[in-house]
Amino acid sequence: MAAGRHGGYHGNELKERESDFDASRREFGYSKGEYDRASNGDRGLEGRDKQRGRVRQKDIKERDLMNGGYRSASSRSDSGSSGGSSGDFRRSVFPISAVDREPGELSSESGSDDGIDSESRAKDGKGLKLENGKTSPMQNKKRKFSPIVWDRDDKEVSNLSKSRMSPASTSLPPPPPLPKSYRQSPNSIPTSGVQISPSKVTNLQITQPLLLKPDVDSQLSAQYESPIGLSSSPLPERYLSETEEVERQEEEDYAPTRNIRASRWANDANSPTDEGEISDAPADTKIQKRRKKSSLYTPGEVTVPNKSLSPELEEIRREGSAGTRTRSSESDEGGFQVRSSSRDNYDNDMDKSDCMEIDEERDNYRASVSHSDTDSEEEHDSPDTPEPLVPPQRSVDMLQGCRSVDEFERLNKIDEGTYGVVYRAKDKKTGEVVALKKVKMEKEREGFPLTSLREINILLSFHHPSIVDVKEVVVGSNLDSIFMVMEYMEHDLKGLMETMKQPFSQSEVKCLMLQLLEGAKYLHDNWVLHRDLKTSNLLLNNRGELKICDFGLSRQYGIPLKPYTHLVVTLWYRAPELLLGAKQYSTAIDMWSLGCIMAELLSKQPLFNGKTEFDQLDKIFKTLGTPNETIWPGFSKLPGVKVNFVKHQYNLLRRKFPATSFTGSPVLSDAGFDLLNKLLTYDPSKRITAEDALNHEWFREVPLPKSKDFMPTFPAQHAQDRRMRRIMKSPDPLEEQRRKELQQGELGADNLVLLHLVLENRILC
Ligand SMILES: Nc1ncnc2c1ncn2[C@@H]1O[C@H](COP(=O)(O)OP(=O)(O)OP(=O)(O)O)[C@@H](O)[C@H]1O
Repeated sequence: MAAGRHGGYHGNELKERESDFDASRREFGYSKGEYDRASNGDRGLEGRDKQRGRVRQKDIKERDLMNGGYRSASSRSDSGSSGGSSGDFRRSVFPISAVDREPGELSSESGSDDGIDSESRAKDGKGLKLENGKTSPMQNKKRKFSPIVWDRDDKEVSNLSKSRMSPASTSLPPPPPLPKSYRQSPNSIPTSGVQISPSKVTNLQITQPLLLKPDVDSQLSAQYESPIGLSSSPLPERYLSETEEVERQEEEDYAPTRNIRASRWANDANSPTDEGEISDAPADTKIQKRRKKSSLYTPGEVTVPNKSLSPELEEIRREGSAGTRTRSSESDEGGFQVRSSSRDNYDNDMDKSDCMEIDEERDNYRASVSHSDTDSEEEHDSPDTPEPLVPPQRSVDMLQGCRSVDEFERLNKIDEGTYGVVYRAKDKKTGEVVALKKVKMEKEREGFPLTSLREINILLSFHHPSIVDVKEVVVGSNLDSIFMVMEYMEHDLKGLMETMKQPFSQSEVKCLMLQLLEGAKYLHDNWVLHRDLKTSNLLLNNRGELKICDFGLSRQYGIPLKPYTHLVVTLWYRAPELLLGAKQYSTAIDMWSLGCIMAELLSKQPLFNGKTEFDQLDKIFKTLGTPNETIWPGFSKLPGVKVNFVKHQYNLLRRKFPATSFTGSPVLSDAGFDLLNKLLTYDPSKRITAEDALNHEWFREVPLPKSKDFMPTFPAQHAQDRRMRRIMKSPDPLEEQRRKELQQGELGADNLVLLHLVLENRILC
């Protein structure tokens, strides 16, 4: 255990600091100058956007250089995992275009600063002034969002705006048109292994709200050991309209991402299907050549239809079904055929045995397929969907485009989670060790689980060093089981910390937090909430790389915020607004989880380990003080604030993380504590964003963040079932309820169609 960790590297830590610092700065791109330039609130919006673009471009170059350089000396684990940081990172950073300009910013300045912030600033005299004497934009900005429903019916947008936005925000200028550069530049899309050529972009692009960064800056809140609540400020925008739509279910809770959008299955009736047009398309790959005849685009004809950029399920269903209809009437060229005899083939497949011998879901699957037949009938009801969905069995056959799980040798079971069983396996062809996550279907009477579809969709789309890489999707030989093939990671942080005798050092925590924040920023920049960030969902390999996994609860969000289920995020990491029943929430819920994770990494103990929701709130209030309307405007209107909570007047967090300690408590510098406080700020609109957290001074002070190369290595625990080691698994009495609620929004076998849209893009690109 922890052999590498305690194997003498600490002695060199001071010496390493300087080089670590350089490396970290280069790796993560936290040059102070860049930060100042990027965050200079004085600059005009356009200038700032350009500047941010330059900064990011510079980051990309620097990161590429770094990733190509210092990591090469790293020892490789037995995983054989591809890592792929260097090449991948380029795709993870998006060029900034004019779409970054946010109309919301124009009116958001009207929000008054919370008086408690002033108090906090006066008290601490830090964290707000930048070194160059300029004032951090955090001082002035409220959390704000881009209204991204640009292309939705104007009427609808304005109605929504009226009902959901504060008076200040109703006076927002209309959102800008989608810039031409964006429309025509698929390079601006952070692609994964899914390389979307311009020619592959169909008009499902309309469902893609990506790249419109939710420029959600936040302010400090006074949560130090001081009386809580000193002044008032206007109600945050996001909570004003909560009462109207909180009863809505999450049935529209589907997260379309670019791989659906880019799927040529997802065209509408207006799409060019004419072969002549198609023949203009560049056929740069074999597959493209094969499919040229049935492609549905014309190069350069990428347009922005008059539809919403919000991830609306109905649109996806319509698009998906329409696209599928079109495809089904086409020729069957290529390896991804739609066969009319699909049912026969499916039955034949069912007779084969899966070499993994882990699939016992045939009956359920049959049930889901038959169910799906009826489900598809529902599509007739949609006025916008005159034709029925493609029969689900056709979709099933499309899975034949996937490799079989037989091509992997199972090594051992790693873990079994709520939504899947994870195996360690070896690719028989390449010898690469991978993780196979088998989608759990046994409880699914409604067809392919939406949670898994979301996860597959997001993970296939996203490519970032801090997001676990899904290489492909493979199927059981009966086509009734689906596996995600992921890069194998030796540890998850929860299991790892349980085996460690001492917590991570501050410089190690900084290294981990930087990676985590990079991942969170990437997600939030792409309008995705993870909604289940916790230490067991953070994977670590023996190259010091941290990666976020488990996107089963993640979803894409848009503006205006819609009511979502509050039953997300494992209890211990759940933000107070969720615990108090808020149904409109945003990226701040992930940031709270990150605060809990940061504290846990420092102390090796969960920060708030409640047993019930009430207990969880109680634990939070005891440590941070009971919130009130003054420090958290809107607090008293949250559905859960009916109970009279005990009023804890003081924030005692500093006692848990003192600056110096003789009792073994984890020490934390003032800057570190400031960051922790900002992550654990009650008012979500003031909670720090991932971007601002990345630029926090804690990461620039000694001890500097450890370079990934110098992170400790730990013996791989792949021989054991991690589940067995999880004695302290976070309890969540509402887990079952949460799953049920999420399943209510599931679309049954229709999801198979969506899955295939996802897979098709992956396979073909
Ligand atoms: N790529 C991977 N490499 C190694 N181990 C992994 C990988 N992905 C997941 N795991 C392990 O499997 C566990 C469960 O995976 P995951 O969280 O994705 O499943 P889940 O069913 O969604 O779990 P949960 O019940 O926590 O929601 C993780 O905590 C981790 O230990």
